[in-house]
Amino acid sequence: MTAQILDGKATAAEIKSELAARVAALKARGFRPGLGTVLVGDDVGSRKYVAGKHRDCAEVGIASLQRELPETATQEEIEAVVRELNENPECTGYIVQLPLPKGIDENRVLELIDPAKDADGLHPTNLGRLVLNEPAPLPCTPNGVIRLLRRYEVELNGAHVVVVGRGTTIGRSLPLMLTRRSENSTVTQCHTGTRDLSSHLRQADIIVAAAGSAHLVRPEDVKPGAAVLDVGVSRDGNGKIVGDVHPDVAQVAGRLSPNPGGVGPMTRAMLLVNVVEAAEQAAAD
Ligand SMILES: Nc1nc2c(c(=O)[nH]1)N[C@@H](CN(C=O)c1ccc(C(=O)N[C@@H](CCC(=O)O)C(=O)O)cc1)CN2
Repeated sequence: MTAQILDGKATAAEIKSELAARVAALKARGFRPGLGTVLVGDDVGSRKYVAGKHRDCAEVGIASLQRELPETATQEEIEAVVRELNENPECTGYIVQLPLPKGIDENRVLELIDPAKDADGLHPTNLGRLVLNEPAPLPCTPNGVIRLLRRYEVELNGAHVVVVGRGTTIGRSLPLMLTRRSENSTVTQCHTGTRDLSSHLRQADIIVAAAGSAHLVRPEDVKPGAAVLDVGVSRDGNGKIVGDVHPDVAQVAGRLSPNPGGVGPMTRAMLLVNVVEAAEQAAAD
């Protein structure tokens, strides 16, 4: 068996072309969505992701506001930029690219973001709304995972999903989203501290590997025919992405979301969805 590829790049392109029409309609009514990004430091991956986000904005007609600070920026300097974007009327939504450099209190920065401008859905108020099942911008990577599975008609209702990872951007919120009535999945949350991870993985209809641990999921861990989504990022000595899923898993899985080319482009597309939805909401108010 060779797994069917869940193509995040192609799916993101479909979503972006639909968003471009919605942005044009907003602009015709005098509403101009603008995405801000705050990038601190020199992390090569972060720089690439932020550049991709602004390319996407240009593609769909959203204005870009880029703020960059050096690796040596202080907590106060970062917070000043966040306050500026909170006040800036041209910025209708923004993100602070994570991770922030060592020594910076990331949660304090996230808490300072105006929840109404939180394009990432990572402000505690919006995460709380997710817990309470109230409308809120959804965290982009988990939303990208679900949209990709839906695009390829992978059954979520009643499926047993094993999520590997417990980070802020995916592991914490994906189980919350998958167990909503609309998805109705049963979730086991694992992480790098899970004892006998393999025994959990082998029971999964769907595996979402987001631990950032190279080739953690091996072919013998996967039930034949299962859907496997590789979300974790490690880098080899040449800076090339190494995912959490061993390449031979493609011989066992029924569907495979590769890395790169899977959930990454979907993460970016879901960010634009949040920006457009917030602008449409503002236009309706
Ligand atoms: N504020 C946030 N920070 C981070 C988030 C997030 O959702 N919000 N998620 C990740 C990084 N991320 C988004 O910012 C992200 C990851 C990957 C991609 C992507 O398009 N990847 C490409 C490969 C790019 C490459 O070659 O390096 C792919 O998978 O094909 C976009 C965004 C952590 N931080």
